[in-house]
Amino acid sequence: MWRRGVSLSSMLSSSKSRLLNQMQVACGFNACQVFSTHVLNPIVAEDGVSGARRKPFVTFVLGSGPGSGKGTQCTRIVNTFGFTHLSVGDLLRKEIYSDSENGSMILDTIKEGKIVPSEVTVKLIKKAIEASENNRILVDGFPRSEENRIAYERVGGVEPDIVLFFDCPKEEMVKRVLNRNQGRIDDNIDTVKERLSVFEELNLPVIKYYSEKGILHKIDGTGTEDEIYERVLPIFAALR
Ligand SMILES: Nc1ncnc2c1ncn2[C@@H]1O[C@H](COP(=O)(O)OP(=O)(O)O)[C@@H](O)[C@H]1O
Ligand SMILES: Nc1ccn([C@@H]2O[C@H](COP(=O)(O)OP(=O)(O)O)[C@@H](O)[C@H]2O)c(=O)n1
Ligand SMILES: [Mg+2]
Repeated sequence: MWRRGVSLSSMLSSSKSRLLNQMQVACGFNACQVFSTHVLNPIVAEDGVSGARRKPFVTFVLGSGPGSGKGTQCTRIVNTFGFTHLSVGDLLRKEIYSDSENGSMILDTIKEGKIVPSEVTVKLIKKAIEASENNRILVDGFPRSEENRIAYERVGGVEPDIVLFFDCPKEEMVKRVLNRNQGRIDDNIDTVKERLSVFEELNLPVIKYYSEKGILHKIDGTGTEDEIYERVLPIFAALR
């Protein structure tokens, strides 16, 4: 079990501490908090021994439905900013073809356009994040419901630093999915309709939650892939 621990000031020489204090006065923000959360704070084990790994910068990637362009834009973010892309749909699809006891249940759930039980999904995500040595991670397609979100919180999953939300009109999403051509069992008009209604019922409260938390970045998901990526870039520019 990992948790955050060591304070920034204890890690810095006194001259650096003085500099940070001066910045705090000059900039009107708590420089220690900003830097310690995103850059410097290491993850520390329960026994107090510093782990090799810092808390990764985690971005959750959501959309207004299937075909909103999540996966496409994730590939670009990976190429520019060196993130690891964890597509939760891909993690679930891999489970279907492994020897997992949940394989047939996952297949049926995806075929119906419903949401796989959170305990299954959350375990896969947590394992994938822990296995990744990258400090920048995109979790694409999660949480799809409040139940997803709360289950992840309960197992101590690494919370997102920011959440992207690609907003696209229904007709455009349907057109894209039906042209996707990746042989997916859920890319047919009946499943897409079900997925859109699942989105409205279950996904919207999650969007609202992150919006109220002040970490949601809503992005216009219409236009060409290039045009959309131009809207994404400034969000990550500070990470370069
Ligand atoms: N801006 C865009 N304009 C037209 N087609 C797009 C655009 N972005 C993605 N696509 C295509 O639409 C389909 C769905 O995109 P994808 O990234 O898989 O969406 P999601 O992961 O949200 O379901 C893919 O075939 C992709 O190539
Ligand atoms: N958090 C998640 C993500 C995906 N899924 C399932 O996996 C399917 C495919 O998800 P995906 O993210 O690959 O789909 P797209 O939105 O990319 O088209 C969903 O329709 C759900 O059935 C889930 O149950 N829970
Ligand atoms: Mg996708």
